[in-house]
Amino acid sequence: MISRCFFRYLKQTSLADYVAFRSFSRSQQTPAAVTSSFIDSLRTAVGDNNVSTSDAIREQHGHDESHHEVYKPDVVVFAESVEQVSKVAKLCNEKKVPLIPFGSGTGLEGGVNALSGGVTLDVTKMNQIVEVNAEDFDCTVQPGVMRIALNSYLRDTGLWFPIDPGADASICGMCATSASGTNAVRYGTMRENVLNLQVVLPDGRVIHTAGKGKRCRKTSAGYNLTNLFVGSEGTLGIITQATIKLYGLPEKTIAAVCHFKTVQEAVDTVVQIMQSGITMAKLEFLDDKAIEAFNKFSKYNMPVAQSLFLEFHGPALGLEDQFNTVKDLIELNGGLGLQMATDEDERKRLWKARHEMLWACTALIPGSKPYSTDICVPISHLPEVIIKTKQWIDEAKVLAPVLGHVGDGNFHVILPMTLDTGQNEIMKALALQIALLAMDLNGTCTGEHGIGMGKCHLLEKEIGPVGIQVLKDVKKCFDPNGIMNPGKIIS
Ligand SMILES: Cc1cc2c(cc1C)N(C[C@H](O)[C@H](O)[C@H](O)COP(=O)(O)OP(=O)(O)OC[C@H]1O[C@@H](n3cnc4c(N)ncnc43)[C@H](O)[C@@H]1O)c1[nH]c(=O)[nH]c(=O)c1N2
Ligand SMILES: CC(C)CC(=O)C(=O)O
Ligand SMILES: [Mn+2]
Repeated sequence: MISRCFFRYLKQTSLADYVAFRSFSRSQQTPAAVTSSFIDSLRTAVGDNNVSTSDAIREQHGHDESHHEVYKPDVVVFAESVEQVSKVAKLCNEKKVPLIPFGSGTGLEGGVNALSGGVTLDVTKMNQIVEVNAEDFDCTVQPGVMRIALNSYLRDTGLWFPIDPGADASICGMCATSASGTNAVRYGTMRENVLNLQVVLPDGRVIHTAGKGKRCRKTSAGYNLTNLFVGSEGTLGIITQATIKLYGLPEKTIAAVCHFKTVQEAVDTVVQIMQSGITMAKLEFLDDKAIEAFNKFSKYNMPVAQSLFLEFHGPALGLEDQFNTVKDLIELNGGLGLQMATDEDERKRLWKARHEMLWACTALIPGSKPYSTDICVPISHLPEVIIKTKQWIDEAKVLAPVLGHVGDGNFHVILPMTLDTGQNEIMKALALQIALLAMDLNGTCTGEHGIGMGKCHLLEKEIGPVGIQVLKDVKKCFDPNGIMNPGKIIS
């Protein structure tokens, strides 16, 4: 069955868009160069125990947490040092074998899926915190250091790294995807929080994007190589070390929830809060369907309504005044049931449940896999985009909760994909329609999950043919043999 929404989509966009969209499902080819002698040379480079051709290990490395089909690499290599990463890159480059960096596999756009086979390079064994400069509010970590482990390590220093995609991802994987999440509205995304990266280029050379050892807050020294690699999704080189900003733990934290009768009221409130200049730490929207999933999965009993989850960080002095200003705005817009959670355990339980929304939503349809949209628009367009999106969801008659980091103009629709392929086609058409709308309103098709394998066609639309050609030129400059994560970002 094909819905009215799908037909409207075909009318509003061109058939060529849809054909381009569909043609991104591809068949896997194994590079001829992965011979047994090539695998032997990998073993010499990193040691026998660090090379695996086992089916289970290849399967595990052939996918992330998204709905995208599994593409297994031919071989998985575990690196233990920068020197080993460099040797592996060199070997792959000489034989033109695809090389895919693997952080922790929590990505949502099929970034680690080995579309053309080849070598997946797992960096999780390189998991040392190299240094913490508490007085300068920065630290340097190896690529296998995970976000939660870093924050546990930092606890006694009174510092933390606040960028929080919800999943426990590797810090360098977060650099590679330009991750953000709930705290970005106050602390920024990875783009604003990386000071320097050590990167192994495909030919084995090692660079420091801001210069060796540099960790200053400002620089006007030439091109911004650091931010070229932030968001490069493993297509330009392997990030082997990251120097990132740290922050003081907030003296006081206030979390709150409230709900609204209409989407318009909820989203108008968000826009007004942001325009009032109050520094929110978190400002999240969950629609009625998302709350239903939230209640069921995490055993809450919240009113099933359009809801806002909020958090304020700051010095004890003045924080309640900020809360009260926001409270006034909520009430002015018809907000109901405002509840504060200052108790740390309850706050943690609330945000843990928010971060598990991906699983809560897929649990609504047992056996489904998440297809998630990730658009971001200038804040003034947010009400229009969310309202249209929810109308389209209703017309398409699909179950699709809406939630996201609305303080940044960024939200997701979670489309649980099942074996019902007809339904899946409708969901994909819907996702495309939402992305095209965002781009029409000066927004982006991805605020934080990246392009991966699923959104190359949208990137082309977003930055245009000349922009794409320049990206291809940049890629060629770093990776002339096209070995780094082929088929991602630019196809
Ligand atoms: C439940 C849940 C919820 C969320 C999310 C996931 C899940 C499962 N995510 C997505 C995800 O956590 C985020 O994209 C992480 O940055 C991925 O980090 P991994 O270490 O898992 O990278 P993963 O291993 O998945 O790799 C992702 C990409 O980066 C590349 N890469 C990894 N390590 C690299 C390295 N050392 N050098 C070069 N390239 C490397 C890979 O090749 C791939 O292209 C997210 N994200 C977000 O921004 N906001 C959010 O709100 C959420 N929410
Ligand atoms: C699939 C997404 C909803 C995951 C995410 O980015 C989030 O929970 O914010
Ligand atoms: Mn998100």
